[in-house]
Amino acid sequence: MANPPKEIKQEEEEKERDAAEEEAGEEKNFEELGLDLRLVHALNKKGIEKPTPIQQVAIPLILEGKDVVARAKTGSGKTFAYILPLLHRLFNESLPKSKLAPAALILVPTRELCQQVYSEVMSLIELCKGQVQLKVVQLTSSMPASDLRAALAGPPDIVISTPGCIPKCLSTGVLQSKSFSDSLKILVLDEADLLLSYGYEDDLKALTGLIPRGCQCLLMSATSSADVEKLKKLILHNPYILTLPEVGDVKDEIIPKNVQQFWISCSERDKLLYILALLKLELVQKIALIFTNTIDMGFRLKLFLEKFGIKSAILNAELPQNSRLHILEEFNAGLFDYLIATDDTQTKEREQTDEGGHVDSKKSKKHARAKLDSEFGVVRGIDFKNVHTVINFEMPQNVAGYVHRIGRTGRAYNTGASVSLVSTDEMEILEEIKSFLGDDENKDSKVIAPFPLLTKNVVESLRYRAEDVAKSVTKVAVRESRAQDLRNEILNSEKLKAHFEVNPRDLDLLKHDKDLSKRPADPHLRDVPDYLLDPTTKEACKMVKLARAAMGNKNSSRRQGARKKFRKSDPLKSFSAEAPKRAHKDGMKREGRNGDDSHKSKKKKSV
Ligand SMILES: Nc1ncnc2c1ncn2[C@@H]1O[C@H](COP(=O)(O)OP(=O)(O)OP(=O)(O)O)[C@@H](O)[C@H]1O
Repeated sequence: MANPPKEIKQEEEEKERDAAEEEAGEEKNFEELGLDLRLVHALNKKGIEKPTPIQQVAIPLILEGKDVVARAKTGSGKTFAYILPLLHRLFNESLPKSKLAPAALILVPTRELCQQVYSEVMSLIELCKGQVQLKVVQLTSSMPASDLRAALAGPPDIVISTPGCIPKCLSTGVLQSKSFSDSLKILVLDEADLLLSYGYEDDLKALTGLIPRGCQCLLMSATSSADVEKLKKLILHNPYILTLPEVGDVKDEIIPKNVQQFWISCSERDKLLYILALLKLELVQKIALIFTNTIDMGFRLKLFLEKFGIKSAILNAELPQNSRLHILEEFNAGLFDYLIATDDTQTKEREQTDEGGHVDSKKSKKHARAKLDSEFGVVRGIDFKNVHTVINFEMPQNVAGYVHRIGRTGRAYNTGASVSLVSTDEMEILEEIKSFLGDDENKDSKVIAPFPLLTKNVVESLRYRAEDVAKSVTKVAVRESRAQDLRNEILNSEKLKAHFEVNPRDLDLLKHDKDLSKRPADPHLRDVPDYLLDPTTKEACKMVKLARAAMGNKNSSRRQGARKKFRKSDPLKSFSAEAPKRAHKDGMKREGRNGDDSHKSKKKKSV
């Protein structure tokens, strides 16, 4: 909608609420917040009993039909804060159904988020055990018109989509602008701080004309930014602004308190050496998500680590969508310990520049976009399960990137840690992040502290091996592995699509952390001789192991179960074109998430 008139703006300011104030009041459970009992029971079955602070404040307001802007830190439960009241409304109100528009439209910046939100909505509906019938579909821009038409037939009650897909549906007539005014009752912009940076401004502007006056608009965001303000003005009417203090003034709490942040100063060249020390000596807790800024660097790191017997999987915008979703499922199920992710839209551009020399013509931009999926987003908003450590192998390009990366750990009420490897060139961004988070030279306790568990001696003792191996991971090797991986994943992707169409709940998964190098890891590199470790490091290893054992015994057995199950059958090996019976058409719903990995802690440390 257009900018609100002045008096509404004033009213808007009066309505600005601090969720902390609400939080200070009486804490209610979901039932007391006024939620439909079917949803309360569904949540209980998921083991969720107490609303998070943002849910405490947002749910009652959304149930009242108010427009809401909710800003709360990463992992604070913003998704349920809008899904629950949205479902409550759809369960209880008889909403007029138009043939060519849904009752609720949820817009998210990436395909990965589409899938995630779809899964959350479906799992709640399924847990209501046939007491409600709602059709939910997810759409992405790459779907052919025939699939879009099939998905939107009915029409669905809830559409979850990236904004780019809506104009396509309108232009092909599978959605109709006129019908929006009769049907659309709720519009959600999730991860609103990212929607504009993913280039959806025009799509969103086109949508504003379709939003009926009575439509409830909700905007969820982890950070506050000029983009969020822009969207707020564009879409919302007279909203309530809910801001958790962490996103407001108290900057050192933007990252959840339960995440310890560390950094290590090292040269660009020594980064491989340092990460080897961290992972091989198990000085950081598994499961770890490792970020690089370019896809090539991701492969270089994977190839380097695998020479030392450390397995990892790769996730980036180049991979086909089915593979990406599948890798995320596997990682969340605890099937491997390390995921190397290349994130950021800016990165894509930079990588294109690196590869193509320069990106100045429209043509080259177009070409590059076709290669990398512009709707890919791994960092932003994805609810990684049980990621204990986030490692910035390369620093993100800006503060928001850092906040979103680190936000992949310490989700809900879990603990987590982050370690950033910072080269001289990256000191500037580290300083920016530190100052944004309120770190002060004069303060004793730092928000981002130097990593305490790695001694110079130990690093030096690994240097010879690391440098030797690093030399063997040549540009050609990286390029070949990247191409090979892409070829494999394209093949896998088709098979996965077929497999999950008929086995939507299957967790017998294809393995994504296989070695890429043709030569197996050298046995002598698998073991770290004891004499290389100094007493401080030995003590640190012991501490980390103890902490892991204390954290994760119950999770580890579930995870072992998942791994065992996987070993039994890989769908691509046992794949059959014959479908036993068809299941969900409109999405892949799978189960099984989980945990930590203490079962490996007894294993001999090997390099
Ligand atoms: N009331 C609750 N109690 C316990 N866990 C919860 C509760 N609400 C949500 N969660 C869990 O917390 C995790 C994080 O929630 P969610 O993904 O909604 O966070 P978010 O605020 O959207 O984060 P981001 O900004 O990174 O997207 C999820 O695994 C979710 O299932």
